[in-house]
Amino acid sequence: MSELPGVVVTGVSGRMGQMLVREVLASDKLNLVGAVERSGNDWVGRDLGTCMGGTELGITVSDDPLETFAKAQAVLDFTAPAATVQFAELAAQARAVHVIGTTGLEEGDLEKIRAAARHAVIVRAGNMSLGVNLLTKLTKQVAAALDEDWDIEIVEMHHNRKVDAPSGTALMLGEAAAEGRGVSLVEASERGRDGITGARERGSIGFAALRGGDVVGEHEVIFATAGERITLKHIASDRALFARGALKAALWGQDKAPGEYDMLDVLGLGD
Ligand SMILES: NC(=O)C1=CN([C@@H]2O[C@H](COP(=O)(O)OP(=O)(O)OC[C@H]3O[C@@H](n4cnc5c(N)ncnc54)[C@H](O)[C@@H]3O)[C@@H](O)[C@H]2O)C=CC1
Ligand SMILES: O=C(O)C1=N[C@H](C(=O)O)C[C@H](O)C1
Repeated sequence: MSELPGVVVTGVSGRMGQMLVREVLASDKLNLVGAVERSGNDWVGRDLGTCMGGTELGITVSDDPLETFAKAQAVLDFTAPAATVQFAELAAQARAVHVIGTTGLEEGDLEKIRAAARHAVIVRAGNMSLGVNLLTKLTKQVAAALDEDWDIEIVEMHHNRKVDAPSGTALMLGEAAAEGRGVSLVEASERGRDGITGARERGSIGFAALRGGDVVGEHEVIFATAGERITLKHIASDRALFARGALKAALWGQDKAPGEYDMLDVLGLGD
């Protein structure tokens, strides 16, 4: 039996699910022990390796998260809000580190995740890449240095299958800008303009979401004033970087006290 922490991947047939499986299989620090998909998905009941077009792995895709999490020290979860809320409670029961990449979570979902984090380690981030997490720090710094004569706009572009907007990353960048400026994002946020909108509201933080093709993820924070403009930009061209961040979080969380953490904690970039 392996001494390495055992990992379960949820949503294994998804874009991120498959990427996570590949990265865990390639890792010499983590051991894949289970795979979960939603009931009714074609992969349930079949061998994971065969489903992914390779050789048998001896892991049957399950639609029973409770039973599957019982053998795990970490759960890697990039699925959908309703699933993630349920998994938070089950991973906490199993005392497994729950790494949450799922975006589109609403305040009610976040409250339930915070409750689960009283009993187990949860690492949650709308983006697991080093580059984006560094960009949040830069965004906060620039926003703190500039006054409201500088308009802040956040533009993101993703593939045409993405279901939530603005992206989790755009919201992280918005939070960073709002913190830097010392305002509340909920109050300052301006989402989507259409028709006769009137002039831009001073001090607002605007969001625009573009969708098309197979774009992995692009984010731009624009600071614009009369006569000049500063742009901070991140381009992700490979989903593997998100998966590698998630594996790092799963390992980092193994010896931590229960609580909710983010990738700034994992990467040692926190304040
Ligand atoms: N934090 C980060 O770094 C990143 C976050 N994401 C987020 O991850 C999520 C998934 O993205 P994709 O993989 O592109 O989507 P996807 O649609 O390709 O995959 C989602 C998978 O979750 C499964 N699923 C849904 N409900 C389930 C349930 N109750 N039980 C088990 N499985 C369930 C679906 O069947 C599907 O296979 C999105 O919220 C996305 O925004 C994506 C990339 C990076
Ligand atoms: O859905 C995606 O694909 C991505 N989602 C995350 C987000 O909402 O920001 C992270 C990344 O941009 C890819």
